[in-house]
Amino acid sequence: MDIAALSSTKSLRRNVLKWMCLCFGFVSLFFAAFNIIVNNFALLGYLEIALSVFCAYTYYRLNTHALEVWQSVVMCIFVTFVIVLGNYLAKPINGVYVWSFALPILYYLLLGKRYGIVLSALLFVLQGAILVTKSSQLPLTTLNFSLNLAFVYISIWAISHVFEGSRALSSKRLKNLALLDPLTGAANRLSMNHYFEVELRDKSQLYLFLLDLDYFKQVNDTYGHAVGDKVLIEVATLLRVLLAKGYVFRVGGEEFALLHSFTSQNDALTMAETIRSKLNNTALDIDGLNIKVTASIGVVKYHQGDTLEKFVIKADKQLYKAKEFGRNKVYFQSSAHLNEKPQVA
Ligand SMILES: Nc1nc2c(ncn2[C@@H]2O[C@H](COP(=O)(O)OP(=O)(O)OP(=O)(O)O)[C@@H](O)[C@H]2O)c(=O)[nH]1
Repeated sequence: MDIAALSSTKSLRRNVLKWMCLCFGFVSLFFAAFNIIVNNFALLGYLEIALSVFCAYTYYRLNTHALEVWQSVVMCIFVTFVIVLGNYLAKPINGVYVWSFALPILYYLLLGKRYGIVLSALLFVLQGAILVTKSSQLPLTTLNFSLNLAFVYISIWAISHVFEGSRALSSKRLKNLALLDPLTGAANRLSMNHYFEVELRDKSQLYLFLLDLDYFKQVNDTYGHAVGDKVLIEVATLLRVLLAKGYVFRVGGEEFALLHSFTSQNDALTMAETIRSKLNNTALDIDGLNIKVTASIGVVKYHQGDTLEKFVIKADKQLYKAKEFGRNKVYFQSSAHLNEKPQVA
């Protein structure tokens, strides 16, 4: 499964921006001609031509490149500026302010809730202030008309806010469902693939610890599966705390993969040993029971050209040796680190 498929926000924003470029590109070209030739608003007309060019450029780029945040930001600011300026220059009877009703939807869809609320409020104040200064001109003389304008805008704003809030939340839930292990909350294999292949740019100092709990079957057999589950949750939490800046993935029933960059081999082995001894010396308090578990850890350093599969296979070999030679050990390449004193291989 491709993790990019889970990023519904990105593809939504990309599509919205593309359609926006098409619509605003043509509409602003039409109004540019109208404003320059008929209305004599040259400045506004030239700005609309610039907006059209920007729309064409953005549309072209979106067909060949990924969406970049600045494109959405510039588009929102540009369109807002043109509409506010149009409202300022034209008489209310021309109805330029009507375009304002479309903007909260665009702000929320393109920039999300946080910027949506700020920009919508700003636009409301700006357009409101401009219309108030023109209140002597029809049809804004009636209170009814102004109230209707304000409430339609606020309604569209509120609906956009609620819609974007729940859309973003369900998108996040869907992503978590696909990327996190439901029992321990640790990231899963799919996350590990994505992190290794896409997110991790510099792998030159990367180490993989493959950690497997020892005799975990006995924990299940002695205390029951439910307690075994809680032990796994506690272990995952402990690993996340110990490896604060690294990543913890649950890659099997009682098997975890940890990815972390270290400046030296010694640092990596010291961390692996710390994890092993911490588990060895910690009695997990599960429902009033003090349960002790140990772990065997296979450690490998990334080498140029290693695929994730190869990287894991190499770590698995070390883990196998740690198990074979007694468990509760850290193995790095060909040498064993017998308990407290890790040594460089
Ligand atoms: N409670 C619980 N147990 C699990 C889960 N996933 C796997 N297990 C158990 O983990 C145990 C793994 O057993 P084995 O593969 O024999 O390994 P082990 O007993 O840890 O022995 P070694 O790995 O050889 O030290 C099995 O009893 C599985 O049922 C889980 O999600 N929850």
